[in-house]
Amino acid sequence: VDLSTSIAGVSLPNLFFNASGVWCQHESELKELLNSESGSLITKSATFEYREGNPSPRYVPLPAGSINSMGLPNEGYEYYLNYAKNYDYTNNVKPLFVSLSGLSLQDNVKMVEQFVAADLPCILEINFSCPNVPGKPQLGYDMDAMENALKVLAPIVKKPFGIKLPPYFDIAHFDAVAAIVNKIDNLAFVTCVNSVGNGLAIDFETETALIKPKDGFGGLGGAMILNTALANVNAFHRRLNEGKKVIGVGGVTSGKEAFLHVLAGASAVQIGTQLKEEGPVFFARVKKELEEIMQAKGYKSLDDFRGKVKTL
Ligand SMILES: O=C(O)c1[nH]c(=O)[nH]c(=O)c1Cl
Repeated sequence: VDLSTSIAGVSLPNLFFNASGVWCQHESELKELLNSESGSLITKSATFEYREGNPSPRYVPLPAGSINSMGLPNEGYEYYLNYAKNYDYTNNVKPLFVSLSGLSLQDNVKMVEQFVAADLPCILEINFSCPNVPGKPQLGYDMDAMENALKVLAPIVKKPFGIKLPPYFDIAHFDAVAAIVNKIDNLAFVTCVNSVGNGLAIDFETETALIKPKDGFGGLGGAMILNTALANVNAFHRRLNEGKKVIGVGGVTSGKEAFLHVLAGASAVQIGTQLKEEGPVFFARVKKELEEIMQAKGYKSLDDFRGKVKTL
């Protein structure tokens, strides 16, 4: 069976890679992803300057997933620009994605301009949905600000790029966001979903929040968000113009959920919580599991079933 796919006109040997933020802040982690069976890799969302991020504990696994309020810890965009400059695009079969998450539109413009000036083959995923920077409402929930940002950034990027979106929970929001995305010609993909923002995990015995930042409020990930993720993948798959793709992320803990993401319309699948918990060996497992599922169902490629979820 064939697990290959393409995003933004670039081919991936298989559909799996990390969700930005997981196993990708430092070069040593990125090297482990490169040496894993992932089909690609993406860097931690970069801000203009280095950021320590929020105080720990800031990530905690939960019975059905995870909660995090990392606070955008990253090495600063020049670190990832340098990594992207040194990446061996010729001999690495895996394309490189770079995530940018400026704290302002000006910062996003400055970072994008530097990447465009470097003229590299890496693909930009601009993060419109970080829920954990205190005092910064996330762009993904401000439709006018998001449209304005895209109208400023898309012409600077020129090449195909993507955006990381938060989960939406209202059909009117699916309609509104898809209409904005469809206006931007070189917006080649949307990555759905970022963590379900501002959940709260409390320890029963100690009667205390599990993470330190923001009174314990943080983004939810993992198994518990699978059905929200599938809905967002399918909602945008149904609404986006021909040629625009959806990368699915949220709740993939085995080949089965990866299969469901593709059935919902995903062209690639990112892994967050399960990668954090199991490590990069997870890519070998999830690949094998998906291959076995496809074999059992008689599918030869992802195109055989992508987006073909049936309704009653
Ligand atoms: O707190 C974070 O660093 C973070 N955490 C998330 O769950 N999603 C994001 O986009 C970011 Cl930027």
